[in-house]
Amino acid sequence: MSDVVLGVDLGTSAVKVSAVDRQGKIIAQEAYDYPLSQPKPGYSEQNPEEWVNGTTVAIVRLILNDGLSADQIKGISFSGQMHGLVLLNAENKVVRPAILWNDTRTTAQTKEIAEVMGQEFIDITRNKALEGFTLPKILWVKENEPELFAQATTFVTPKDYVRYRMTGNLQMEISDAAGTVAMDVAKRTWSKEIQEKFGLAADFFPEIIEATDFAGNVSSAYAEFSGLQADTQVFGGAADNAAGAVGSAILKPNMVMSSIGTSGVVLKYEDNADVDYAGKIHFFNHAIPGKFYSMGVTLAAGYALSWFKKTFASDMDFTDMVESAAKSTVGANGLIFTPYLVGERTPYADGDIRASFIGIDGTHQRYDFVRAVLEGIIYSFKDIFDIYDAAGADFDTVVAIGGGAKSPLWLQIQADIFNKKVVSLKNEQGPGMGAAILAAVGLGWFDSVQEAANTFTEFGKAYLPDPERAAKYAQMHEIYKQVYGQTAELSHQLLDYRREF
Ligand SMILES: Nc1ncnc2c1ncn2[C@@H]1O[C@H](COP(=O)(O)OP(=O)(O)O)[C@@H](O)[C@H]1O
Ligand SMILES: O=C(CO)[C@@H](O)[C@H](O)COP(=O)(O)O
Repeated sequence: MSDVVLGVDLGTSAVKVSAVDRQGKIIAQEAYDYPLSQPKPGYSEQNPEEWVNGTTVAIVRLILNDGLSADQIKGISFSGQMHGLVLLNAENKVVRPAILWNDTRTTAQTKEIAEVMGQEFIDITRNKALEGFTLPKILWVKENEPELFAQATTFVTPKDYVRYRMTGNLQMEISDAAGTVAMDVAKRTWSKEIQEKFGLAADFFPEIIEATDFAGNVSSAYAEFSGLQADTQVFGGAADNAAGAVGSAILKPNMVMSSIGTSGVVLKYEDNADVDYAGKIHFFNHAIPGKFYSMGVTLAAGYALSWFKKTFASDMDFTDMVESAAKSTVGANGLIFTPYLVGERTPYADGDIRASFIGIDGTHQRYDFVRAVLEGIIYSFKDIFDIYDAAGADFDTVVAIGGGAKSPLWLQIQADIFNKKVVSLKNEQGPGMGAAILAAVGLGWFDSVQEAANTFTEFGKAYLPDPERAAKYAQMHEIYKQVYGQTAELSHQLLDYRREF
């Protein structure tokens, strides 16, 4: 029986665990869905216990249903939804539900951070303090739930919590630590300035480890719970976008990743920390030791399509619904959708903006709306491309990953709107494969993340832009770009109205 590593992809909608052999072949995969709790406008929470249970169920299924034997599993690593705040007490017990990356309750705290530190904050963290990041969430709990905050002695991000439950060792891996915006990114340490300015004790921040670092063996308690062997080695893992970039072999500055998961991401590999996007897009430490990446984020990408399906097409199969968009036209017969269902991050850092359909006509059919949703999500990615273009970044290939990359029609829409070649992966599980690569490197199967990524990653079909469609989309994108400015004030008033009740 061949040796395998497990790549645990802890997403927002589900955890997916892939067993991958030394050649990079996926032997088996199991997934487990969990719910999202949105108790108030702008709130988004999950119970960390769901992540631990879901991961364990998927591992148990790999062993019981897929015939994997525990002694085959040599190493485990992770890809995790970023920025979520898991507060822990002195016994490392969870103090309150995790506050997730797409929770935007923290507008006041982001303003406070900007007022207290101004440009110094961007110089240190290389990012603006946006609602989704972890530091504003810590300050929100400190200010709004002081009795809970008093119990908290430390914190971690989602996949670091699951890894802690597997090994009993508490650490934070560097690409996720960067996403807290409490790190000095260039120096690769927690920022003392931030700790002092916001009254947070140095020992509140856990030890930082690299993505390929050994984090511990599976503990005997977790071995009993999961069926794994207690000597199985566990490695740091990475933020899902860093892991996705590794799993899709985005290893050179001429390539970008486009990911449609619950969120949407356009990510670029950066060789060093010299490049300066002035906080317009995120800039974090990579899973590749010593390297960096930049990215822009659409908060609701796959989420917007899933919301549309649940609300207006619950009678249809998901793939059939997506394919029905082929009955519409380029530009959805003149219908535009902006995907700001839970606020937006890039290019508009606005937690209170909400989505719109613009141009609804009596002749529009449901398939026009589906097409408008598919296109609107990609127009929002194009906004991120425009920031890269303005900064002079040069790239020619886009690698598409995530659940959204399952659809050939949507991949072609990406190629036409970006006006660039879009390449899919043989298996769209970029982050899960990235996690497996990090375990394989940690185990010493490969000398570097780059070598493992080149071995494990297999590109699939390439989608080329059609000049005529690209020109029409360029015209539609010009209209799309005006929607934010012309609807922001209305959106804000409507959200205020909702908050009254
Ligand atoms: N057949 C499909 N075609 C296009 N998009 C799909 C399809 N199935 C799922 N999706 C999209 O993929 C998203 C989930 O992607 P995934 O990468 O699994 O997300 P996450 O890692 O955030 O849990 C869903 O929100 C959905 O919109
Ligand atoms: O907040 C971000 C990136 O900054 C998100 O990309 C999360 O990391 C969640 O990812 P998915 O669940 O969509 O993969």
